[in-house]
Formats: sequence, structure tokens, C-alpha cells
Amino acid sequence: MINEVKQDSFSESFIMAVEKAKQERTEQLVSHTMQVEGISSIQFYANSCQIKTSYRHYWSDPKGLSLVGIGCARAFEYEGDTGRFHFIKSQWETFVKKHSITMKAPARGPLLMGGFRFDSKASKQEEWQHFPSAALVLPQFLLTIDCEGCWLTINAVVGPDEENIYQRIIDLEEQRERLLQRKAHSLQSASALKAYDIKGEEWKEAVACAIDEMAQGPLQKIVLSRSILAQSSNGYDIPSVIQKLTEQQPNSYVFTIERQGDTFIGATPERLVKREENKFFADALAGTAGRGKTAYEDEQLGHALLNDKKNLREHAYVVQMLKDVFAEWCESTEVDPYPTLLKTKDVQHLYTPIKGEAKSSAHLFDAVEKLHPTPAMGGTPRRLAVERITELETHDRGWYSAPIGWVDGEGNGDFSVAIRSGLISGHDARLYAGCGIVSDSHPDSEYIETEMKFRPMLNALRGSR
Ligand SMILES: C=C(O[C@H]1C=CC=C(C(=O)O)[C@@H]1O)C(=O)O
Ligand SMILES: [Mg+2]
Repeated sequence: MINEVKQDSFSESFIMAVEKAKQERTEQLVSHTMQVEGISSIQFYANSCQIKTSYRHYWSDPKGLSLVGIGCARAFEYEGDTGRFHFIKSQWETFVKKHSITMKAPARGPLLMGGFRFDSKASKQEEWQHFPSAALVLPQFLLTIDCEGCWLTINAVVGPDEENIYQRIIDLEEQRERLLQRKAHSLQSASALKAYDIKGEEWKEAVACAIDEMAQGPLQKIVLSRSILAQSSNGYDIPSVIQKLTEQQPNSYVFTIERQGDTFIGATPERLVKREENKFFADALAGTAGRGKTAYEDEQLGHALLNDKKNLREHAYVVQMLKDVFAEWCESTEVDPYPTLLKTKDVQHLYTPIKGEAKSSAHLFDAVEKLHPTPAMGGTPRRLAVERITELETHDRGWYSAPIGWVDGEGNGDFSVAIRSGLISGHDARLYAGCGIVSDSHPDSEYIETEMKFRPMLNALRGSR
């Protein structure tokens, strides 16, 4: 990897890499990171609308890390129905080794952003056509904002037969200047948003059917989701929607994955797994109540949730699964004995974080594969629940409730599960929300729970506060 830190040495690094590629007859990675000032992640994203590209990624976590990836220096994609996690892992490991990638700090420098489809075996519907079974991208431009500052990385892969070198450098430098322009993005709200229920009654019937099935076993829990369609006559201004989500959902991971003009976007409160060297972190987040209108009412609702048998059962399946999986590859695991509450603007959840120290060099993608889907997204037993989801749901989940996130050149990274989300294409936004169904669930109250879970996206699309 040719990586210079001098502020304006990108063109030198690029030329050196081309020379090396010609000498060694093999491709080279140029990755150039420099500190920048005075640009916000949303401004950067908004500026990227002037650049023609099929790939845009946004990620911000509740602790203050933001990543914006624009363009694609290399795509790692897989469309098959088995082995996708292993495929992506080995391709990225080979790439990292070949280019001797090292990081200056986690998430500053070469990293992948993207994710996976919920179920690689389920048949894909038209609306998800641009979203493969696995798709992670090394962005051409990456903005990293962390607690220490703001960095811009330019990544480019050059080959031995590279031509028009100077033109490529000029183009990249011009794009960099455009991305860093400091003019405030004027926020827009989508006017006249209309939301349509899709097959709501059918969904309740599917929930009732799952409850009946549980009486006979072996199905113990299943997460069933539904979809609604929101339409706006103006279309949507994605940077404005991101801005609303970050303002309204500070306890969530705000993300977008844009591919060929379609944008998968959301604000999820649920981490799947994070790796920091040999430490792994995961969240059990399942069991839901609404928020109160007053502090007193809110506390009452939270207290009732912490003592509600049905919600505690929904939650316990997730905690048990995380414990079992962590026990396989961690030598020590820490998990609280009782759940606490995690509150977002619209709902409160039962929450149990889990932490483990890996025995040996476990890879983040191995953890993602073992954990996905947890019983907060799929059910128990896992394989049966996923099969029944395909049969009982009437829409294609696509990337909803699937692992999305980032991984860097040293294997550190963070994946969440893409809930409280929707797929925007032109004037249409398809939103998704699901609920953990157990034997003492009631279709009508689960329906109300999905209505609460649609609110974060509906409010952000409307631009309301
Ligand atoms: C599947 C979703 O939520 C999951 C995460 C937290 C709480 C859940 C619940 O209480 O049912 C769900 O398991 C969704 O928001 O679409
Ligand atoms: Mg629930």
C-alpha cells in the first residue's frame, strides 16, 4: 500500500504506485489519508450528489463515529446462496495481505462499508435488484469523523497497464475539492407524504398462524415483519433524511447504502457485533413498549416492560443464543443477569449487552455469520424460523434486518442489524418493521408494536420533529 501523509502528496503516491504496478506487473493500492477541517458528514454526503457514482454509504454510531463512503475503488460482492460470509472474508483478507494494509487508527484508512441480504436463499423481488446477497465496498473517498477529528482517505487501485494517469489524478483531485466544499446544505422536507398499509390484515393472520403453530412446537419464537409504502410527490432529499434521523435518533446507528440510485436507509438501535482487536461486543435488544407522554407515564411503561413475562421471554431467547455463540469462541464472557431499558424517541426496549474476549484471532465476519440472524430478527429454532419467515411473510425482506456495517484493514469493525429502515426508490419508500412473536403474543398488539416501529422513518421522511 502506498500511503503518504503529507497533505498534498496524493498525486506523488499515485504516480509511485503506477510505477510499482508496471515494474511488478501487478495491481497496487494507493490509499492516502489526510486530516481535514470544517466539514460535517452530512455536508460531505450532500456534496457527493454532484459526483456521478453508483455507490454511497453513510454510517454514524451513538458514540460519535461517522463514516461516509463515496464511490468505489473495489467492490467485494457475492450473489450465491451459500458461503457468502466466508467468500467476503477471504477476498478481503487476501486484498489486505496483498497490499500490506495497516491502519493509523481504527476506521481511518482503507475499510469496507456495506452488508448482506437477510436471507440469501429466499427469492429476490424486483425492488431489491441492486442489492446482492453480500456487497461491501472499499470507497473511493472516505470521510472519517471520530472523537479526535476528521480525516479524508482517497483509495484507488492502479494496474500495470494504467493509461491517462494524469487525467485520473486530475479527476480524483477535482472530486475531492467538490466533496470538501463548505457551503451549508439547505434542508428539505418531503411534502404531502402518504403512507399505505400493505396487507396488514394478512399479516395479523400470519401472526395468528405462527401462534397456533407454537402450541404444537418445535417453533418457539419467530420475528414476522410487515411493509408499508410511503409516497411523496417530490421524492426525497437523502441528506435531509439522514439529518433528521441523526437528530431524532441519537441512540441509534444511522445508515444509508445507496446503489444505482436506490437508497436503503434507517436508524437502528441494535448492534449485531463489534470487534476491537480480540474483544467482541453484541447486544440483545428485544421486547418493546411505547414511550410515555410524561416522565411518570414513561417510567411506568418501562417498569411494566421490565416485568412483563411475554417480553422477557422474547428477550431471553436472544440472550441465550448470544451466550451460546460467545461461549464457542471466547475464553471469557461478561453479561448482565437482568435486562435494562434502552429508550429511543418512539419506543423502549429490553436491553442486555454482552462482551467477550476471543480465544484466538477470531474474524469479525465469522462472528457475523455465527450470530445472524439472532432470535431478535429470525427466531428459535433458527433454521425453522427462517424457513417459516419466507413462507409467512408476503414481501421480500431484502436487506431489512440483515447485518450492515464496516470492517477495516486490521479486522476491526462494527455491524448492526438494519431495522427501523426503508428502501427509497424515486417517489416510493418501502418501510419495514417486525415483532418477535411468542406463544402468548396477540396479533393486534403486535400490529400496534409495528406501527410504533415505523415512526422513526415516517417522521424523518416527513421532516417532522
Ligand atoms: C424486528 C424489529 O425489532 C426487533 C428488535 C427489537 C425489538 C423487537 C421486538 O420487541 O419485537 C424485535 O425483535 C424491527 O424493529 O423491525
Ligand atoms: Mg416485541
